[in-house]
Amino acid sequence: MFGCFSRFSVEYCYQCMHGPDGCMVPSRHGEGSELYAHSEELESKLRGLAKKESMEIEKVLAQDKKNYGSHIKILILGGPSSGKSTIFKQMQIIHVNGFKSEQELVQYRGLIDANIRDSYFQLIAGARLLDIPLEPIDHLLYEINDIYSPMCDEFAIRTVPDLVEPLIAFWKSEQIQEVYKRRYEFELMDSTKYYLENLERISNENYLPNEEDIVHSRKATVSINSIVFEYTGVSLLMIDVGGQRSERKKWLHLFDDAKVVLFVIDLTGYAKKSEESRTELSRFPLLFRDIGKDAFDMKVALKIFNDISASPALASAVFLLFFNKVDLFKELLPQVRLQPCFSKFEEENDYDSTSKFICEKFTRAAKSKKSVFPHFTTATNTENIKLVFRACMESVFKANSKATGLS
Ligand SMILES: Nc1nc2c(ncn2[C@@H]2O[C@H](COP(=O)(O)OP(=O)(O)OP(=O)(O)O)[C@@H](O)[C@H]2O)c(=O)[nH]1
Ligand SMILES: [Mg+2]
Repeated sequence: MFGCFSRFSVEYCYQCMHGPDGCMVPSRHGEGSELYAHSEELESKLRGLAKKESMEIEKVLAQDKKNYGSHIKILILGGPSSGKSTIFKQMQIIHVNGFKSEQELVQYRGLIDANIRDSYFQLIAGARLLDIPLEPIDHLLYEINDIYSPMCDEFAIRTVPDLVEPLIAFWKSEQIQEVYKRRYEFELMDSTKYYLENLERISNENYLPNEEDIVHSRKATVSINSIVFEYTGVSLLMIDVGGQRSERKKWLHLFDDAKVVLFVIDLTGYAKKSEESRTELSRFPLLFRDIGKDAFDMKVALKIFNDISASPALASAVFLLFFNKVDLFKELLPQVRLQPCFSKFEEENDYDSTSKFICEKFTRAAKSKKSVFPHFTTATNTENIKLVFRACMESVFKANSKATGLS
């Protein structure tokens, strides 16, 4: 195990930005030496890697240009797990062919099975963290673990019918419901409830996911995905990238010619404090003095938005702000106040006041002169995204009429 991971419990290395499996920084002995462990040879290897990565991105872009000719380029940006890929999938459903091929559906089935298993283990980890005893449901844990244990191959996990009864009993137990109520105090997949309430259908031998199942699935993006589609006779190129810090390094390469930035914000980020946020904010000790207290995911999103809106390469781009996960945000508001995240917020903790406050924070963070259009969305809801996207494109065409040639 590399020193930086064990000592600082981080998910990726401070230096090479890879996770424990791909970390290239050899651990040395001695206090703090892990952070300074790069040898010259390693430095040059890393430089080579960065160059290779950048060349690969250029290649993807050149291919896109060749394939698609002229188009309006829309970049989907935002913090990790904010819902970027979910919106991208909705565009595939609404404007392209959706998800039809059996091979694709089988792949999504595998992902959904893995999501279900991860949710189960995250709930158990949450119970431990919150000190909620699980002894009364020990028999269910044994039963479920006994079924899951032989499926050690990551690609062969299946929500077999034998799992359904104990998993439903586990989910409905008083203890797990208590854990779930406090889900923002630990890491839990957003689609936990959706999948655990659809176990019977998912466990069917012939199960293939429908579109709703697919938009609820979760896999962090570590590549650059693009689609092209026609919208009212105009060709749009939409690009989805990863929001994790290691992925954000790739964003800059994509800014050129971007006419629209669709920036996605996870509204529930006001209650979440991830390890990534702590690491990110600790880079700005003057702005965020008490990192542990300040490390809300929404603050990181604000910082990222602030940075990209100041980018000269995006000076003439239209910014669409998607305040996403409205459904989860509404569930959360009666439980968690906005004030710990934003100390200046002193109004009622209801949807209207909180959403207005958050919206103002972001629109003010955008550098002046920018065209910024805020929208509130539930990305898992196809109808909602269809409507919002239509409104967005009207704003884009108006704001950018010269560039689109529609004036
Ligand atoms: N309930 C609910 N879930 C959502 C919503 N938007 C996204 N999700 C879920 O949130 C999870 C993360 O969404 P993604 O689209 O993968 O997030 P992302 O921004 O692409 O994440 P990275 O690729 O890691 O940057 C998925 O399980 C989605 O189904 C929403 O509006 N409501
Ligand atoms: Mg993604």
